Amino acid sequence: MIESPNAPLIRLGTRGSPLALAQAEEVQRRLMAAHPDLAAAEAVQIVVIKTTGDRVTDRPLAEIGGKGLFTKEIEAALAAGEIDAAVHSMKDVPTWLPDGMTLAAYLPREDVRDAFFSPHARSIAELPQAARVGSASLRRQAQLLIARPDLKVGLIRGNVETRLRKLEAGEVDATLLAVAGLNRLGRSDAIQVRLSTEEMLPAVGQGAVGLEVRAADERTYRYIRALNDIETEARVCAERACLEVLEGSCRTPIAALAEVADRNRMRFRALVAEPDGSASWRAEREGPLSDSLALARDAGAELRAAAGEAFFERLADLF
Ligand SMILES: NCc1[nH]cc(CCC(=O)O)c1CC(=O)O
Repeated sequence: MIESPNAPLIRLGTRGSPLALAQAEEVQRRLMAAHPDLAAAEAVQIVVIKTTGDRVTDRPLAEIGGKGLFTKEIEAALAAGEIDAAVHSMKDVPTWLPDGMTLAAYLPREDVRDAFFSPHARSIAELPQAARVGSASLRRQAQLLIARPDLKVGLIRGNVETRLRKLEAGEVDATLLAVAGLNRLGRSDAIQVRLSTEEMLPAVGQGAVGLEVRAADERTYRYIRALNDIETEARVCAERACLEVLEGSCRTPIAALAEVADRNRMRFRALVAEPDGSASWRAEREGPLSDSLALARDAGAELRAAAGEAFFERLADLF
């Protein structure tokens, strides 16, 4: 606990979606529990900021411009001193942070898996021939098509309730959503099937909430750092190190998952694929946790070499 006679105001910047607000409220609760001086002074506030990703709801995210759609405006508010910490779904945070910003803490990671919803099937394999699956995520689309090239995958956006309504209305035959988001929204009850990570490798950072602060703001950094979960940090940093090697954006179907086993071992898996699932490459590493960044970068380098530079150049030119 930090002893401070006059607690600083900590303004948490977040998107306004129900999931983002649930995450920010969790951060607020944890900060006040970890620092009674903040609680006593009611010094933790939530500031809602609209992002490009929230404004444009009718086009695939990959098409609107890739990197930082859900984070740019929040980071601008952080740089301008309008907020003191940004609450992010790590899945939405680009590999390169703006100058002067740093990730101060990660909350304990939620379930990393994707949930599968369909009135017609209890697994991807059971879906009828040529079923329509709504998912705007290239990572999910590619893995669906690897397993089932006959599926018709396509755009569906909107928040959890909107998507589940579209499914019920028969606009699509199935959809996928992150288990973490549903859990954080208190909607675990809606989940029918959790796909194994063998069937559907998650996105880099999926299920993790990260807190970004101005690197120069040491006081806020110390308060926020107290919330850090070191295992989550090791896992997310490894996944992001791999992504950095792959120069990944949301235009590229990339999946990666770092897991900790036996306390000090890391298992690392990564996948890159053609968006239509016609080709895919996997890499897997296992080694001491102390080498986790090197393991992850090495897996990334293997994938880069296997898929070839032409693959990455073509995807960068797609949009
Ligand atoms: N890109 C949107 C997004 N960013 C984070 C989550 C879910 C929560 C998480 O993975 O941490 C979602 C929705 C989804 O993929 O279903």
